[in-house]
Amino acid sequence: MMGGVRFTKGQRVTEGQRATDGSRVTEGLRFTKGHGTGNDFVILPDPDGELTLTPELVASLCDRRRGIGGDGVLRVVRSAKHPEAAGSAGQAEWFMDYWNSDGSIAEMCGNGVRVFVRYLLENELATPGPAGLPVATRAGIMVAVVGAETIRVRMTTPRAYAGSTATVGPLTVPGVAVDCGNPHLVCGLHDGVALGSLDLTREPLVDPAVFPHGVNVEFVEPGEPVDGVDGHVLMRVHERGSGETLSCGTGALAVGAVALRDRGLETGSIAVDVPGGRLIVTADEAGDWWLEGPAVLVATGTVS
Ligand SMILES: N[C@@H](CCC[C@H](N)C(=O)O)C(=O)O
Repeated sequence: MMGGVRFTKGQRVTEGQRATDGSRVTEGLRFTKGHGTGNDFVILPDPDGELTLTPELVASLCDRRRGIGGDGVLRVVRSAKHPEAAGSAGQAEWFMDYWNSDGSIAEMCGNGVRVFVRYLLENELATPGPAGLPVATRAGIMVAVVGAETIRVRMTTPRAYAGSTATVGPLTVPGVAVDCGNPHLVCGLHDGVALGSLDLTREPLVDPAVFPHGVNVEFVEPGEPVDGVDGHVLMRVHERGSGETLSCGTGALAVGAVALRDRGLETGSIAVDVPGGRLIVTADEAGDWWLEGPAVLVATGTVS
């Protein structure tokens, strides 16, 4: 029993009082837990859009002590059954309804969409076509290409649009605001400040005039050369609505875009190492931007 999780009767999935062997079967909200480079999610199957998600329910599911625990919730709903995605139903059958762990809604989640695709595939809810598997999000349609170990997603083209700063404790770091469908501030560390020394337990202070809806803040330092890519950086992130996480896919996209630009490159790949692993960001000759990394499902259960 997850004591901190509360949902109303209409949100329950009743699987029957007794299994065929006579044992009691739990009534409750079905979920799967998954992660991409340690950015972890509670996945809620809701194909017909019957679940009433509330900020309170999301926050209690994501509670790491009283709930299942996660950086966010991915509700798996048919585009046709969700008011924000119905217009995309002809292009993408499924809509990723993403929520941060504090119960706020975000436009996009780069790790989340890869985990979402893993969920669709493992549950035989979708089959990728020759051009990949489209998924509707609040930031538009992303297309996933499934590899042996990783899932690559064609993302929104990142757009750098302003200079700004983030303040962490006594340190103020200049950065670049980047729109990846959701807002980011990419701050390169200088003057011997080590990435590991930052205290990201508290939200970095940013300029609310530049980021009226909040922002995900990435801190970056250079990495050692890595074969097969044009650059390698190390990143930590404080996510809007979730706090410090082990990884952020859209954050890596923003960081990769700034790293390529700083190298004077319009195309190429950047390895972005986050505390939870490695993501690869690529800008290709066709002008498309890709995010690649692992996506793993770890458990399925019922919140009683
Ligand atoms: N972890 C995600 C980003 C999730 C949304 C973000 N916290 C926001 O509020 O914009 C990713 O992998 O991109």
